[in-house]
Amino acid sequence: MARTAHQACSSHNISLFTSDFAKRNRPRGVFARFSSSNYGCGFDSTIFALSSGHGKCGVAVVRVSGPHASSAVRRLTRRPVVPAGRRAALRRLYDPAGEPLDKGLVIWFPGPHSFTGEDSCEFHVHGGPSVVTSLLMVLGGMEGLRPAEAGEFTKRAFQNGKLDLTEVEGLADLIHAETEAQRKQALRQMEGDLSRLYSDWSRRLLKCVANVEAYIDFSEDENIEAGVLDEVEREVCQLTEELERHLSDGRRGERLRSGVQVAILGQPNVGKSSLLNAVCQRPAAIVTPIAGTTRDVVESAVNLGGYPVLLSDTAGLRETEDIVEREGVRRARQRAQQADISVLVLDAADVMAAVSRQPGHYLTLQQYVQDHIPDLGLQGTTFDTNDGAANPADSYLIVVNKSDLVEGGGSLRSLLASSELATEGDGAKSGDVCVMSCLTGEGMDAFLQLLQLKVKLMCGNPLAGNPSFTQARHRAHLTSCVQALRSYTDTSDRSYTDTSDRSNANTSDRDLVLAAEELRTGLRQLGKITGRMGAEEILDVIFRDFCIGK
Ligand SMILES: Nc1nc2c(ncn2[C@@H]2O[C@H](COP(=O)(O)OP(=O)(O)OP(=O)(O)O)[C@@H](O)[C@H]2O)c(=O)[nH]1
Ligand SMILES: [K+]
Ligand SMILES: [Mg+2]
Repeated sequence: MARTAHQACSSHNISLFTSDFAKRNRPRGVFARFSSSNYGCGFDSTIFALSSGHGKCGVAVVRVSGPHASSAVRRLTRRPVVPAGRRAALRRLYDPAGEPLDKGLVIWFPGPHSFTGEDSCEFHVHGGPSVVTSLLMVLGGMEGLRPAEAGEFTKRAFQNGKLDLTEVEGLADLIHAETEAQRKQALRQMEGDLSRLYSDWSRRLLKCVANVEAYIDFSEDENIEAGVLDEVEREVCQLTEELERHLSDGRRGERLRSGVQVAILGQPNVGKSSLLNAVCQRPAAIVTPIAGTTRDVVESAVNLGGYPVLLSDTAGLRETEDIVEREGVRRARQRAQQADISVLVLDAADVMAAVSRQPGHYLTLQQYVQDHIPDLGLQGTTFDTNDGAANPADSYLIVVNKSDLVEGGGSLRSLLASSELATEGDGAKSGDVCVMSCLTGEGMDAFLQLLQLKVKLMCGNPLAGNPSFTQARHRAHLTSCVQALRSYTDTSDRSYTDTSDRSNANTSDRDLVLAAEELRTGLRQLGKITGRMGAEEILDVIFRDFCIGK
């Protein structure tokens, strides 16, 4: 007997998640009461915040960081010294009037070996709102202390060299990770995998810059080995290649971070909204027998076997005079263009009818889709060039819904399997077609399995191979770096050819100086990703002991 859609979903480890990446800067609750504008923002100020979640809980953690952390601890505990470093100490905490506030654990983290790099402290107190509020009020009343701004502890960690920007971003992603694969990727980034990759590239590029600079400055002294520019050329080409490979990973890191966009598309009434509801196990979209029910895009975030998916149900695609529906159709088409994966829903009865009308029952499913959902640009976009999918076939899948309405759903399936219907055209495999029924749940398992497979392919295994970049910001700097390296190769090629001709020596020197500037630009772009050091600063450091002792 066919399983229900709900059963199928449960067995595929699907759950809703509340992902809303725009909500990242949530209001700070009790902190809002303090205005931080009266306080200095420099490092001389000591900051405090509730680091655990808001609301009643067993234990709440309040953090303090900065030069006054020690006096805050001593005053709260009414003891002359702070507890031993990095060991939990049970202490009674008092308000300024000497009245006990609570009894809890105090952990003292002496700088620089703390998260922020400063003297800091954690108070683990009982998580009642009154305890937390009084503790925050007492801290706020102490001289030199002010409430932390959003992300300020991490900002201090960055400014004190504890984390670089990619690690900071990894930490933020880890806090917001809602699925297992997102967590794995974020943890890896937080622990510096991306940072190490970029630092290694920076180091290699830096060596090239140093060599070219040395060549420009000292080549006349003949202290420079012959072939140094050849060496640089080889290394720059190698780096360019590695960067390009890193860039052309199909946006997997970004997709995993922000969720794979899956659009449900098709003619009116084929069961698109029913499919959305079945997958997310709640009546997210209105379902009625009236064609043209859905107009807006209805989104639902789903955890599909550890991978984040943003499912969008769309208006049925058709020509219409109704202006509201027309706008819905426009939005649906727009979604189709943006989607990482398109799920094309067809009505089983329509497909059967179309097949039987066809001489010799010969019909490709792609032909069918193009006949029935015209102007979706499938030929040009979804099927062929959806950027980043390893294989264009990975970017769509076809659902033949309402199999229960076709006499013997099994015969439809075998028809699909035996005819050209499911196998021809742009790499579409028979596995990319799911015959199913949203009503009975038949075929739901196979559909979810296939969708999950495509999503996994798109995101990759976050733990395998080199780490992926995860933000548009990374992409922009990497792209600029590649451009700069390419310009170097172009410019230096020119000057290089010229060197054999002594009469052109001036031109070639000038070209080489320009080319070297490109390398520095590339280095700066890499430096911006980690934000750790400007390229000039790195140069200063390295030149001191790198460059031929002059
Ligand atoms: N028998 C049967 N009916 C289904 C199935 N899936 C959906 N329906 C019915 O088909 C009708 C249309 O379903 P919807 O989910 O609203 O279809 P839609 O594609 O979202 O329609 P529009 O939003 O109007 O484009 C409803 O009456 C559903 O109950 C199915 O697998 N079998
Ligand atoms: K409908
Ligand atoms: Mg609908």
